[in-house]
Order: sequence, then structure tokens, then C-alpha cells
Amino acid sequence: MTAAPSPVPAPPPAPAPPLDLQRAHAEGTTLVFDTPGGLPRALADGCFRLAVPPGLDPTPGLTLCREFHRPAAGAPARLRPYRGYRDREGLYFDREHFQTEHLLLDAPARARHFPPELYAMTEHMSALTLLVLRAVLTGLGVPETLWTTVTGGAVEGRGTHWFAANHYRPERDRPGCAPHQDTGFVTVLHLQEPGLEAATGNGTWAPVDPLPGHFVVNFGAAFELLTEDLPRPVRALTHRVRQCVPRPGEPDRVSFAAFANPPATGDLYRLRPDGTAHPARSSEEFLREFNARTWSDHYADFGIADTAPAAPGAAP
Ligand SMILES: O=C(O)CCC(=O)C(=O)O
Ligand SMILES: [Fe+2]
Repeated sequence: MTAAPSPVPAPPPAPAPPLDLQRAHAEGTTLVFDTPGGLPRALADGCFRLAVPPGLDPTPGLTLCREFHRPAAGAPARLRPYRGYRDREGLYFDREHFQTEHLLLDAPARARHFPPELYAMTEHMSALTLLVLRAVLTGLGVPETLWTTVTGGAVEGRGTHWFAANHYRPERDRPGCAPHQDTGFVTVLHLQEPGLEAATGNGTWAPVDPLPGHFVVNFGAAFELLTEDLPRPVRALTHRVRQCVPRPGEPDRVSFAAFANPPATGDLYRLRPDGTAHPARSSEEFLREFNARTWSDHYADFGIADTAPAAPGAAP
């Protein structure tokens, strides 16, 4: 007698092909796309690739990602300022349901804690987030007189300008990082290992693999909200990091990013096609919702109740 055939489980959806992203570089204070129509395509894709400018050395960021989770005691002098962050409450986050552990520092915390070469790199990346923010506002035809109001001052560096250093612990049998949208306007992300995936909108995830010499820039939820009633809205990229597997003899996956976000208090705005801007919702409520939905961990209220800056997301 033969056993009744067991139902065949549906195969998982095939992964989507890698995204063919637009490429741009910074020229002075402007953003230049390699192809005509590059900016509208990037806004619709929710992301694009930005050439790492000459003079921006990513080495200190990589060192931080590889070292921050290690104890400082016994470290060579050169690495000591990069280590010992696990005990620093408010800077270090162990995302218990995911492989990621990360540092999140706003601009004043970076000035206080980072060695000079690392600080210089993070501020250069942060300046790039503002260059992109201004370029997109210009490209969308948003009158400059509205920029300060609708970004909560972020456009002049008065928002919350996070820096995140991410380390994925391959020994944890968990997803790398939760599906999320970054909460702010613009993220400039450095990666050198695959693992990042973007939602395609039809239930599949497309790899966003690193391209040497390029950052990945993506837009966040505050930008989507701001522009959703305009004829050419900015799409906030929903992304995640798939589970990283142990690779003996190879370094763990790391990434680091700078974020231009609105301030944690006050309102998020929405632009109307008639050229006016209106408060859409409270920043605090939005961030609280985001933290709970994305991480479901004990940091859900971090920075919100006491009006300190709120955590941006997977980093933000
Ligand atoms: O590690 C990555 O590739 C993505 C990190 C990320 O999404 C974030 O820091 O917001
Ligand atoms: Fe993210």
C-alpha cells in the first residue's frame, strides 16, 4: 500500500531580478544624473546610486562597523576609540529579533564620541544627505521659501541627522533586518556585501547589491508623505536585509548610513499641488508607530517621551 501523497507546499516566490538603479554624482552643490530623466526615475524607484565623492574615505566607517561591538580593553591604541560601544546605553541597540546590532548617533553625539577621522567622514555623508534633499526639492519645484517649514529645518541641518553603523551577526538564526522604510527624508547608505533587498510591490524582493565606489541613496517615509499629493511623488523604499549566513574566514556583513530626518517633535508636512503646505501628522506619533511596527522590542519609546531625538529606524 502506498501512502497518500502529502500536499506539495507552494514554492516560495522566485526572487525578483536586481534593480537597475539610476546613477548620479555630486558636482559642487548639485546632483547630476548620468542619464536624462534620471531624477524622476530615482524618485519613482525610491532609490538610486550616488558616486562616493573624491575625498570621502569610507575606511573609518568600515572600521567602526567591525569594531564597535568588541570590548575596548586590550585593543591596540588605534582601535580603542572604535570599540566598547555595547555598554553605551542610548547609542547601542541590540535588535533582539534580528541579526542586526547597531549604533545610532545624532550630530552632537558624534562630535562627542567619534575620533576626528570618523567624525569627518560622517559629516561628509551627512552633507550629502542635505545635498540630495535640496536637489530633490528643487527638482520637484517646491518653492525655496517653504523648505524650512516642510522639512522642520532639516534642510539647514536643524532636523535629526542620524548616523548608523550596522553589524549583522551571522550566528543568529534570524532575519538580518526587519522590512522597513526609513523614517526621514534621505538616507545615504554604504554597503559592500549583498543582502539588502527592496520590495517590488508584487510580493517579491529584489536584491540591491553593492556597486563599488557608490552609495545607495534611498528616500524615507517623511518625504513620501510630504510629496504624496504632488504629480511626481517621492517613493519611500521598503527594504530589508535577508539572513546573513556564516562565512568562515570572511568578515561579517556590515553597513553604515547617514540620515536626514525631520526633528522628533513638531509636525510632518504635506504639500498640495496648489503650492501650499499643511501639517499632516505629529512626528512623535509617527515615530512611535514606526518603532513598534518595525522592531517590536524594548526600545519602542526610545527618545520620544522625553523629547530627545527618536531612533530613525533600522536604522532609522
Ligand atoms: O544594511 C543594509 O544594507 C541596510 C541598512 C538599513 O536599512 C538602515 O540602516 O536603515
Ligand atoms: Fe533602512
